[in-house]
Amino acid sequence: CSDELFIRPLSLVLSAAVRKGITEAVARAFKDTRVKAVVLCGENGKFCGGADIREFAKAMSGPPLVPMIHAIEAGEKPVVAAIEEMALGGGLELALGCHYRVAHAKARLGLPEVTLGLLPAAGGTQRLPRLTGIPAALDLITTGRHISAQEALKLGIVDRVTEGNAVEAAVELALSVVGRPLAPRRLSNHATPLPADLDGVFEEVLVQVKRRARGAMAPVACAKAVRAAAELPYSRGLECERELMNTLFTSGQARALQYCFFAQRAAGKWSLPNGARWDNSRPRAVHTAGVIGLGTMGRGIAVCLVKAGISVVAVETEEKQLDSGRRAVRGMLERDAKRRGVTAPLHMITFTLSMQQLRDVDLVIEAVFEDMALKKSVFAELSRVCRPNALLCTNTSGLDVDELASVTDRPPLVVGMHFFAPAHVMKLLEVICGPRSSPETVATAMTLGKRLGKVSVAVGNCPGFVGNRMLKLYLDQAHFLLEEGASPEQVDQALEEFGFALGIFKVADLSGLDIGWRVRKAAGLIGPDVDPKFPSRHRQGRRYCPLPDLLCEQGRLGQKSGRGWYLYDSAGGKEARPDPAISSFLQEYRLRYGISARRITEQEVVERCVFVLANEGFRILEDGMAAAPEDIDMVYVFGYGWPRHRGGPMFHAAQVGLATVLQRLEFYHRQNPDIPHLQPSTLLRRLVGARSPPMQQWKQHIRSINSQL
Ligand SMILES: CC(C)(COP(=O)(O)OP(=O)(O)OC[C@H]1O[C@@H](n2cnc3c(N)ncnc32)[C@H](O)[C@@H]1OP(=O)(O)O)[C@@H](O)C(=O)NCCC(=O)NCCSC(=O)C[C@@H](O)CCCCCCCCCCCCC(=O)O
Ligand SMILES: NC(=O)c1ccc[n+]([C@@H]2O[C@H](COP(=O)([O-])OP(=O)(O)OC[C@H]3O[C@@H](n4cnc5c(N)ncnc54)[C@H](O)[C@@H]3O)[C@@H](O)[C@H]2O)c1
Repeated sequence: CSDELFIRPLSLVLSAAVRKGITEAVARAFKDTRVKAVVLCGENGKFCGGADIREFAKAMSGPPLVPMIHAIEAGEKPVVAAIEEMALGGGLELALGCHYRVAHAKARLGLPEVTLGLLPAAGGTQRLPRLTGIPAALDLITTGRHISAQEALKLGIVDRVTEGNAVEAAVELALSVVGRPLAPRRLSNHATPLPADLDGVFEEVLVQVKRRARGAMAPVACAKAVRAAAELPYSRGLECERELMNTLFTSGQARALQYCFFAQRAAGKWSLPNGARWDNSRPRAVHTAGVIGLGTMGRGIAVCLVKAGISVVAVETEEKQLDSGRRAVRGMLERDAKRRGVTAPLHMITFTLSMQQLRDVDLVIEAVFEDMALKKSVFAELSRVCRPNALLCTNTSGLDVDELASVTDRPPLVVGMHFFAPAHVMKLLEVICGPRSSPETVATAMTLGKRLGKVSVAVGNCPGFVGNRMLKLYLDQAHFLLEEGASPEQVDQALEEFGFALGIFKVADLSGLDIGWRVRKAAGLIGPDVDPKFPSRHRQGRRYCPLPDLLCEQGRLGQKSGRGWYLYDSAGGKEARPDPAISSFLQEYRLRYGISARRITEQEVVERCVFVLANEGFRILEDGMAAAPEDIDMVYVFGYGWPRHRGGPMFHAAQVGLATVLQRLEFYHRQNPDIPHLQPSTLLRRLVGARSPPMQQWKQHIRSINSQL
């Protein structure tokens, strides 16, 4: 029309074609004397998800973003961004280059570049602080968190929020500001408002970011760039932003984090050997669910379900457990509601001692003790009680899902839904596809996981599935290192330096050492034929470390008993302190078994623990228990505290170089021939023989792919 011009980017992201389109159309609009103002909006009701991440791996083409945004800001006609659904990353930077911003009430805004190992390098680190001040800009840029339109309005990031049509509201605003001076609207002209204690603010942020993402470069670079906005004129701040971005852009961390972005999405695209896939299998609607067992896991699972709007019937065996479960679940829901300023949906959950109340639910998640006989009796009872088409799911950590299915009247409707503790917090859900689980059942479990805010990964049915199967070997290495001369704190420190949120011994204390103890008993590794005074260091034909069993026998069960690998102030204490008693205990142990302690380097700790994970990952791929290395990596990133900026154990192995991994495993295996898991897997050898092809081609090197999903 004669007064305004609509410029519609072509897609969700600022690809080369979109940048070209915007650059040319803006130039035309600025030239055209009939046009008085410009509104920028997105296609299909989505403003913009930022730069096209896929382009980062290629040679840059098309007009660059920074000059494009400068041209908009410098223009002599008002440009208004109409933000529908999202303005993220380069999308928000584009909006910040506009003179005004209108957002729909449901829109989300943010600068998530830090989560991709980058910083907002299209002027975002320089314009945002000039608009919001330093503390708010630091918060948004170093965390990458998305904010609501309402919060953006409070922070001054948008000028108007509308419940109606954002494009119409933007047109209205654009027409109303024609002729007004634009200089005050150009953020690059603004002086950055400074807090009284600038140094203190930055020191505090650096402490926070280093604690949050140990060893990650991007949050520190983000803070430095914002500091430049505080101390330098805009143009020099922009140079600093560019220099910092150059360092990040080609870093291994950025590659790892961008890999995680796509791997997370790829994990949702599951397929089964029978041809059923994520895009051809329809999930069932789930309105009501049962949870059996309100212990550590059942409580968190019930909370997730209720928070996702699903009515829950929670079943326990005895009044005492029911009561304690009820209090815990209500407490969690109330705290969450308080945080979000809403009413706790307590009416959505019923607590009962009777399985009969499960007769009308759409799906049940069982979370009773890890005991096959008990679980089988529960599943047999569920078959009798539940509607014939209700799905029966188990939260087992590693038991045979198909054996459980076999006691039911509906094996195709049985599937594993393996949550991680605490279940209402941890993002991972392993969906265990039994050989008889139907496509509809798998689709329902995967979709339900997504609805609960989880990253659902489909895996095969083998002992420990993917995550715990690998964890067992990782833990074994850590125990062997203690025998050979390391201390728990030395191992933990090396793993934390590598980037793990917590070292393995701290994790073991947190989870409770008795969990593994029970599993080892059930596996026949501990029993009456084991000498309690001088337990053997070889069992079932391989090296075995009895140290954790000896600890459990002393009542050292971890945080819950106030003592484990570390010492705590009291039972339930959280602060782990090195315990001199553990040091003497390890010395006595080595003396008794004639082991001479040797000096163990940080490199050895990390290589043995981390390469053994990848080695088992290769075996899992060969066994068909995971569809792709990306799936294994997502299990470790979202379920086991693996540092995201290292991509996952499989990605890390590829980054280090498969030939190096092979050579180091061979070296450690030569030193420890009684640890079969240090022996390089066939697939790893074959890949090295094929000159280490990229990860996408690994599957082609498996002799016969026999998917167990
Ligand atoms: C946008 C979302 C919120 C949508 O979520 P939703 O759940 O609806 O959908 P999906 O997540 O499933 O996504 C659908 C589909 O789209 C793909 N996708 C989404 N976003 C992107 C994207 N930004 N790029 C590419 N592809 C994207 C997604 O993969 C799905 O497809 P698939 O096939 O996988 O199923 C949500 O998707 C989301 O959160 N997206 C990411 C948002 C984000 O992080 N944005 C920031 C991007 S980075 C950025 O914007 C950088 C800017 O600051 C610009 C910087 C300037 C660059 C200058 C570079 C100069 C460097 C030079 C250095 C040279 C050094 C040297 O050579 O020496
Ligand atoms: N704790 C973890 O970190 C973790 C993580 C993932 C998976 N899991 C798995 O989740 C399951 C539960 O583990 P948990 O740690 O929550 O155990 P838990 O011991 O904390 O709780 C189990 C609960 O089940 C109840 N229960 C036992 N028999 C029952 C029955 N017949 N009917 C109703 N309730 C019954 C018990 O009273 C108890 O409250 C196990 O299979 C475990 O392997 C545990």
